[in-house]
Amino acid sequence: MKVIKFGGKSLANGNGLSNVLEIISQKNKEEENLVVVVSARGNTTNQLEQILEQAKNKEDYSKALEQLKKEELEPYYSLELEEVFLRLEQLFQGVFYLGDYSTKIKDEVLAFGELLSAKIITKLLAKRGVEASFIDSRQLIITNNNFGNAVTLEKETAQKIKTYFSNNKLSNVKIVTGFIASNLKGETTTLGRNGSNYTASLLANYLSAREVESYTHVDGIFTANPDLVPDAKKIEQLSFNEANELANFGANILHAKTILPLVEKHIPLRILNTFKPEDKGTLIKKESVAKGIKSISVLEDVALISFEGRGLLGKVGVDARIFKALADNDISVSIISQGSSERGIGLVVKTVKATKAVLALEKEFENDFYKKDVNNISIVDNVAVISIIGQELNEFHKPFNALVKNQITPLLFNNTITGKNVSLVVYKDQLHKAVNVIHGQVFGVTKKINIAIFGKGLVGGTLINQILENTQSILEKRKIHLNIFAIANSKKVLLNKEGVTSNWESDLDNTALTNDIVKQTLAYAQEYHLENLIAVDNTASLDFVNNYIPLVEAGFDLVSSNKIANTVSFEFYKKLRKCLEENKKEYLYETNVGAGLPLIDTIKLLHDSGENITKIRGVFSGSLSYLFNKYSSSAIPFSVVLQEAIDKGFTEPDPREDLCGNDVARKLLILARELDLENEFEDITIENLIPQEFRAIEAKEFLSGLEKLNNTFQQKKESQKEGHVLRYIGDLLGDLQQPKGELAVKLVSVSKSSPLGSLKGSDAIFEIYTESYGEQPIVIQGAGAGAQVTARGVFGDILRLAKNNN
Ligand SMILES: NC(=O)C1=CN([C@@H]2O[C@H](COP(=O)(O)OP(=O)(O)OC[C@H]3O[C@@H](n4cnc5c(N)ncnc54)[C@H](O)[C@@H]3O)[C@@H](O)[C@H]2O)C=CC1
Ligand SMILES: N[C@@H](CC=O)C(=O)O
Repeated sequence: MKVIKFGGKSLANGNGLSNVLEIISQKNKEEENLVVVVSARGNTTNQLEQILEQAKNKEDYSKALEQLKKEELEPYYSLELEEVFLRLEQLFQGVFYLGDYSTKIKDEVLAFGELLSAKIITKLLAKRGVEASFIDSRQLIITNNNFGNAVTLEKETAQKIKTYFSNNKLSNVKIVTGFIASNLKGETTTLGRNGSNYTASLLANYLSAREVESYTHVDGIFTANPDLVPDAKKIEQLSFNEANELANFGANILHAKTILPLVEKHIPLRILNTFKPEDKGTLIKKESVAKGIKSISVLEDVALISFEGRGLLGKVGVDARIFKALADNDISVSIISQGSSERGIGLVVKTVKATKAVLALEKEFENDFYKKDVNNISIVDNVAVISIIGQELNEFHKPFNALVKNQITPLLFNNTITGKNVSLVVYKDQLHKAVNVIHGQVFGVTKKINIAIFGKGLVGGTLINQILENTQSILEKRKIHLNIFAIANSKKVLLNKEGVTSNWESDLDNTALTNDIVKQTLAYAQEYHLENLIAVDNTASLDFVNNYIPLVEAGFDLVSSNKIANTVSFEFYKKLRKCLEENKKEYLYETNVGAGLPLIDTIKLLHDSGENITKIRGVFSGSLSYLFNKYSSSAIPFSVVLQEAIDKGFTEPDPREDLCGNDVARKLLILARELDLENEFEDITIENLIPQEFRAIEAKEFLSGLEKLNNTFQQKKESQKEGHVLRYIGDLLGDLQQPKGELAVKLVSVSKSSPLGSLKGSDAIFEIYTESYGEQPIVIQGAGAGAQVTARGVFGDILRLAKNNN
C-alpha cells in the first residue's frame, strides 16, 4: 500500500491537474491499494478566506464566489457540484447576516477547498475510466476542539481509520481530503500549516503504508532555497532526524509534525515534482547516506529582542523570569544567546510577537529598570535567521571567516549540541549575500568570485580575455567561478551580474557614459548582493588610486598592476594598509615590479622570515632592458628600438615615464617599502634619460620626434670602454639601523660578460643580497614587461585571493 499526496500548486488548473490525473492512473496500474491525499486546489483556501472576510464586512462577495466556482469547475463544467456550492453559499450568507464568524465556521468554510478538490479529482478519474472512492477525512481523523490548528486524538483516529478501511468496500484508488478533520462532536476542524501532508503521514502510519510520496511543485529538498542561492543542489537522501531539523529551521516544504508519524514505522517519504514525474526527488528515510552539512535554511519573519542589564551578573532566575513572561503571553523563543557575563541576552521571536514580547518583559522587569539592573529592552526587527543544518562547531570558523571577509558580522549565533546545527542572526539586507557566502563555503560547490576590472587597455584587455578563456577549467579544477561583473574604462562601465561575455568590448562601447564608474560599480554590487568582491586596477592613473579606500570599505579585495598607490606618499601607503587591516581585506600587486616574475612575494617572505636584505640591484625595467640590450648589440638607431619597445607593449602608457626613470624609481620604492623602509619618492636619485630640451614638450610631439634622441645615446654608446654595454639599473641599499634606504636609478656601463651585461630581450634581472647569502645574491630573472606576462601575473593574484577566500 502506498500513500501519495498532491499539494495545491500541483492541483491547479492547467498542466498540474492533468499531470496529477496521469500519475494517479499510472500508479493505479502499479500499486495495490493506493491512498491519494489532496490539498485544496491552487489558491482556493485564500479565496475562501477572502470571501469570508467580505461576508463578515457585509460587502458584496457574489463576484468573488462566482469566480471561485468558475475556477473550480473549469474546464469541466458538467461536474455537478451544485450541492457543495449551495452549502457554501448558505455559510457565507449566515456570516453576512451576523457580520462575524467564529474559528469553527472558518474551519467549516475552508474545508470546502479540500472537499471540492477531492470530489473533482474523483469525478475526473471516473471520466478517464479510473474508478476511485471519495473519502471525507472528517470521518477518519478525530481531533480536539482547537479550531484552526487542531490536535489529533491518536486513539480515536487510529480506530476510525482502521474501521473505515476494513468496513467499507473501497476502490483500489481512494481520494482523501487532506487538512480537514472533525472533533468528537463531528464538527469540522482543520490541522493547521502543512495539514494535508500531516493527513498523509497519519494515514500511512495507521494503515502501515510501504511509502509516502508527496508531490509538490519543486524537485525536492535543496541545499538552500534556490530562489536565494542559484548554486543550490538537490539533496538525494536525508534521514528522518536531518529532515526534522530542516523542518524546524525553516525549510517550508517540510513540517516536523509530518515526519513524526512516519518515524515510528520507518515509512520512507519521497518529495517529488508533479511537473517532472520522472525525477527521483528527495528521499527521507531512517538512514542517512552521508555525514556532514545537509542544508541551509532561512527564517525571515523573525525579530531579535535585545535584553540588556548591567546589574544582572550573578542574579539567579533572570532567564526563568524572561521565559515565564513570554510564555504567559504565548510567545515562543526560537533562539536564545547569552554571554557568559550575563549582561545581555538576545532572543529571537516571531516578528508579529515582538512588540508584545517587549511589553511583557518591560512589565516583568519594571522594578529592575528603576534599580538600573536592567537598562535596555529593544527590538531589532530587520533581521533573519540562517541555520546551517549539520554544521559541526569545530568547522564553523570557515563560513564565519567567509562572512566576516564579506563584511557580514552576525548579530548573534547559537548552536545545538545534538543536532549539529548553527544558527546565525543577520540583518535582512545582508541575508542574500550571507546565504550565498555560507553555501559556497560549506558545500564547497562553486565559490563565486565577483571581479570588477578597471582599465581595459593592453594589460586589462589581455587579462579579461585570459580570465574568460580559463573560467571553465578553473571552475572544474578549483571549483572557483571567476565572474567578471564589471569592466570600466575612465568613462564607461559595463555591468552584468551574470558575468560579461566574450563580446565585452562591443558591449562596453554600447554602454552609456557615466560620471562615476566606481560609484556605479559599488551601487550595483550592493544592489545584487554580490559576494567575494575583487577590484582590479589596470590603469596607470593617479586619480583612480583615490578609489582604493572606498573600494576596500565596500568589501573589495584589491589587485593592481598600477604602481601608483604604492608610490604616492608614505602616509597614504600606511593609511591604505590600516584600512585593509580594519576591513580584513587584502591588496596584491605582484606585477608592480618585474611584471609576471615572483619577486614581491619572494622579498616579502625573506624579509618576514627575518632575513636581512642589504641590497637589491638590477635591471628593473622590461622596456629599458629591451631598449639597451638591442641598442648595445646592434647598429639600429636608438629611436627605432624605442619605437619597437613601445609597439611591443613593454613601455608605460606614456613611454616618457620609462625614459625619465620614474617607472624604475617607483619599482625601487615599492621594494624598499616591502622592506619596511620609509622612503618617499623624492628620496630617490634618478638619472633622467630624456635630454633637458625634450622634457617639457607634449607627449604627442615627443613621440613623433624620437629620432631627436639618437645623437645623445649614440654618444653615450660610443664613449664606453671596449666590451661594455649600457644598462639602466635600480640600486637599493638598506641598513637595518636606518629608517630609510639609499635608492638610485642610473644608466651604467657594464661588461658584456657580466650578469647584467649578458641580459637578453626584455628580461629584467633582480640581484637580492642578504646577510646570510653574503656576496652570492639570489637572482630572479625573466620577462620583465609585456601585456601577456603582466596580465598572467595579475590573474595569479586574483586566484591567490580567490583561494584565500576560504
Ligand atoms: N605593460 C607592462 O608590461 C606592464 C604594465 N604594468 C602596469 O599596468 C597598467 C596598465 O598598463 P597598460 O595596459 O599598458 O595601459 P593602457 O594605457 O593600455 O591601459 C590603461 C587603461 O586604463 C584606462 N583608464 C585610465 N584612467 C582610468 C580611470 N581613472 N578609471 C578607469 N580606467 C582608466 C584607460 O582608458 C585604458 O583603457 C599600468 O599601470 C602599468 O604600469 C605593470 C607591469 C607591466
Ligand atoms: N613599463 C614597465 C612595465 C612594467 O612595469 C617596464 O618597462 O618594465
